Amino acid sequence: MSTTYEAEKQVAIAAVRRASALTASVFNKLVKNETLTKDDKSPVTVGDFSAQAVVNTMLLRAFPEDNIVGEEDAADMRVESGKLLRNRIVELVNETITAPLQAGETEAWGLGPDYAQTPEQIMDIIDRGNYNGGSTGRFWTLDPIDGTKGFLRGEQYAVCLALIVDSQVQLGVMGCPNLPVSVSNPSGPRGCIFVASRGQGAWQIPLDASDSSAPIPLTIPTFTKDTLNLLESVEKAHAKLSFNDRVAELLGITKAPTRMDSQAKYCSLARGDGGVYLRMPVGSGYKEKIWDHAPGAVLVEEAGGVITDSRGEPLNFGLGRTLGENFGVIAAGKNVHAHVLEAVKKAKEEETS
Ligand SMILES: Nc1ncnc2c1ncn2[C@@H]1O[C@H](COP(=O)(O)OS(=O)(=O)O)[C@@H](OP(=O)(O)O)[C@H]1O
Ligand SMILES: [Mg+2]
Ligand SMILES: [Mg+2]
Ligand SMILES: [Mg+2]
Repeated sequence: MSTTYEAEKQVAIAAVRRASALTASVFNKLVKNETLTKDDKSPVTVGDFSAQAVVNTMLLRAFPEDNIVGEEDAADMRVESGKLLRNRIVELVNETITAPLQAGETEAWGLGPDYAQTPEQIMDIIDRGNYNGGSTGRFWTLDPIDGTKGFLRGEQYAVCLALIVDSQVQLGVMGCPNLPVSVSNPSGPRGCIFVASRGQGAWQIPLDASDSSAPIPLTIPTFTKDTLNLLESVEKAHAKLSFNDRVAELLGITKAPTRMDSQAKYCSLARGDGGVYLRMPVGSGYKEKIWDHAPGAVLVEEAGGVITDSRGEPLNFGLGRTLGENFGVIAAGKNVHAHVLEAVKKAKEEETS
């Protein structure tokens, strides 16, 4: 019997909302005013750990049997020198989970004034993200702040959560606090959530739970050579941008690429703001992590697109915490994907000839 994972979707959206609010508060309190001292560790660390604690708390209250593959662990908080870091995190996590219930939330998710946690509980809940994944069974994968560099610059980052069942991504939810609500008004209001569940479509909803705007269904539009452009990483160490330039040339693309941190690239692709997300390995042996792609993959597929590695093979979310040997990622609308795959193969041949 197929399931729509409706209950999971509601918890995931609420968790991403709370964690996104927390990251915004970290940015305003600790990054913008540079109030963090050296001993506190970086504001990113505070934000990452705290957001993972909030999401894990809610998931495990709602689904106590579930496992979580989370990016972070609490080791740095447990050592004596991590005391300041720990205090900051405990304060932020408790501030976030004890905030009054919002539309759609329930105390059963460990939220509200009575649910403050001890430092031990918070460290333990962060460490519940230590699951190793695998090809069978159901588990969540969480990137509490994806695009940490973008987060620090005040640019794009995303709180990313996905549910994987027997190697298939069934549900993906991404919170993008700095992404404009409307593609046609880039300097307008910011803050969106992207949601996709398999067989149920891809949607954009407001980040603010009190905003009652209707969900917007997402479909990747058709592109011509003149309207197509690439979405790519900002960080040169994360993707081989010179290879992207050659692929763009082979495809006859004239528009400049859009460089953007985080899985906001998948979100932009799903709503037609950029035609191809191309991420080729730099050759360092780095293995891509499942939490950096799982929610984006289901979002793109549900928006009518295709996602594969550079050989045209599906990404395998059942290998553990990584996607295994790195053959890169190509995500695009169906027609465009076939052309990109061809151009990528040609560019690879040129490299080896
Ligand atoms: N060498 C290398 N190659 C590929 N990917 C790497 C590499 N090193 C790190 N990472 C992962 O990249 C994640 C951020 O990817 P982005 O697309 O946001 O990169 S960029 O910031 O736009 O440059 C980033 O996610 P976060 O740590 O959550 O920010 C990392 O998981
Ligand atoms: Mg990441
Ligand atoms: Mg991260
Ligand atoms: Mg990281």
